[in-house]
Amino acid sequence: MTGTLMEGFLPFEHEPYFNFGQEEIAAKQREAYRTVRGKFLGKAFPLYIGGQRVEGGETFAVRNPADTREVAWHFPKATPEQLEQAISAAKQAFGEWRFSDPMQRATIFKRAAELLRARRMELNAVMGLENAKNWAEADGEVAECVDHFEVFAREALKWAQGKPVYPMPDEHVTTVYEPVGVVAVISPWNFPAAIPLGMALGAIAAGNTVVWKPASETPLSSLLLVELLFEAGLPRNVIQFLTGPDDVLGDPLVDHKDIRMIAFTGSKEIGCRIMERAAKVQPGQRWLKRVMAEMGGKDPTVVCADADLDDAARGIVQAAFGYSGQKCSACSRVIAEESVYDELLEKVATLAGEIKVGLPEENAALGPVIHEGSAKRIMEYVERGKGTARLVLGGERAQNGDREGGYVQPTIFADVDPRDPLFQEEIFGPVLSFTKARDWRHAIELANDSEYGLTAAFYSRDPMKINEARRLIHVGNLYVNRKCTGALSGTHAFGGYGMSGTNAKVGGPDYLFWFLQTKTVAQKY
Ligand SMILES: NC(=O)c1ccc[n+]([C@@H]2O[C@H](COP(=O)([O-])OP(=O)(O)OC[C@H]3O[C@@H](n4cnc5c(N)ncnc54)[C@H](O)[C@@H]3O)[C@@H](O)[C@H]2O)c1
Ligand SMILES: N[C@@H](CCC=O)C(=O)O
Repeated sequence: MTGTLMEGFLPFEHEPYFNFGQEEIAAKQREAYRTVRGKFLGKAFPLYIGGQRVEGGETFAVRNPADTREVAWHFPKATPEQLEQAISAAKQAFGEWRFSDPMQRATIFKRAAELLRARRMELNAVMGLENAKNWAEADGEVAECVDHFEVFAREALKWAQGKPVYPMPDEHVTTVYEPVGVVAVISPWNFPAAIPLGMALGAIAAGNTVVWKPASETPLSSLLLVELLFEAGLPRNVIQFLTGPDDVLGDPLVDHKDIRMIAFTGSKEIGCRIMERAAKVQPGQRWLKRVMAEMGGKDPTVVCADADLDDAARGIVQAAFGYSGQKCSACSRVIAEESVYDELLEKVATLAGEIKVGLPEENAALGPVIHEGSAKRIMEYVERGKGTARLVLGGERAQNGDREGGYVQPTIFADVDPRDPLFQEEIFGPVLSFTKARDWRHAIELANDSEYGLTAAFYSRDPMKINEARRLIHVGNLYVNRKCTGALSGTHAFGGYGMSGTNAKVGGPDYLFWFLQTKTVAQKY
């Protein structure tokens, strides 16, 4: 039956982006900022546990990274008792939600997509104030959330059908997929809507229940999606939403005996910590915990001598400096063949030199990094790099009037040695390194000289070189003749190799399998 009903869905299409170049669209985005400021600024938001809004108690302030003197809103500091209540509520809700009709799940997601389409500009503005994405970056992420709803609606139905097995003459055998239990969803601040939503939808589309722990820098972008799901008809006890300090919601959440699976996206350091802790079976725990850990990147762009250099330069600049380079997919290493190295470097430096620093709320090309701590860490790499490589652009903090924020100039280093931390370590800021390769094969070798393996771009017009790149470049997402950021849900299944994580591939055809276990039933006639 589900197959027939799925055929009733309209064909899938990615959500189109807003064209902010049109004045009436830009005016609506400005208006949405005014509305969000009026409606939310200074407000205190709740937790959700067992279907109830939970207010009161100690709170923490979320600050606007574009001017950290401004407090955007407040969120509760969940207590150990509330963590216990949330896990217990999720466990209880699992008893019912696990048997919910996949068509019901799909219908809720379709309805949520509709609701979000009407509120995209509002969510863009919330994100701009929380994590300093400019209009286009925020809009790309919110459009991805709409895509996630549409994709997971279809995936819920697809996996509910089970899979055929080779037949036996005297037995009826089925292979079906069942949910696993309570899933902890732990997410980073840089994609505060699309990343936790992807993990949470994976969990609930499969029939699991969720404890959703957003990053403390960006809780409202997450909360609004949880409330949108409730409005779309999701039973309110299926997601528990908790905010607060890592010492309450980090190790204790991961270690808890009733957590069946941890879906994590964030740094290598925390991902590895979760893997290790989750491996220990706690007293009373009746399963081995499953861990999905999607972590960092040190993503290369390889440019061959025969490539379209203007196109490559545009792709590099967008991927390296979009959202101040704070994407796991950001291009942080350019590896170019000797014969085009200088020309490409000049083109990239010219384009990057035109990037203006300003307010994300006013749609500036480059805003601040997430906070002062991050800016200081980035500047440590930059200062060290001045002694080990050739500084071509930037290299200093940037100013944005009298605003207080982690503003850093777009920075380019040339002639970076492959052993340099600039080449090997994830900086997570607007810092790009250039390294010269003898030839294109050497360039591929250098691209692979990394513990990470998330995304890569390869620019060439030669089909033979492209074939070799497809075969040899060791990453989860390889982009040929285009930039290495901007995966689309349902099409570019996203997740890396090596220390970039468990390669779960969100938005891909096998993603739901992560949240399921397989049951074989063999019945004698
Ligand atoms: N591979 C991907 O898909 C992907 C996507 C986005 C970001 N990232 C990576 O995320 C990182 C940036 O995000 P971040 O700074 O928020 O990462 P982070 O690892 O510091 O934090 C991620 C989340 O983990 C929580 N956390 C902290 N300590 C914990 C503990 N002991 N146990 C459980 N959870 C804990 C944080 O509160 C936060 O919610 C970068 O490395 C980036 O590459 C990866
Ligand atoms: N999915 C995003 C990256 C998310 C990580 O930060 C992209 O494809 O650019």
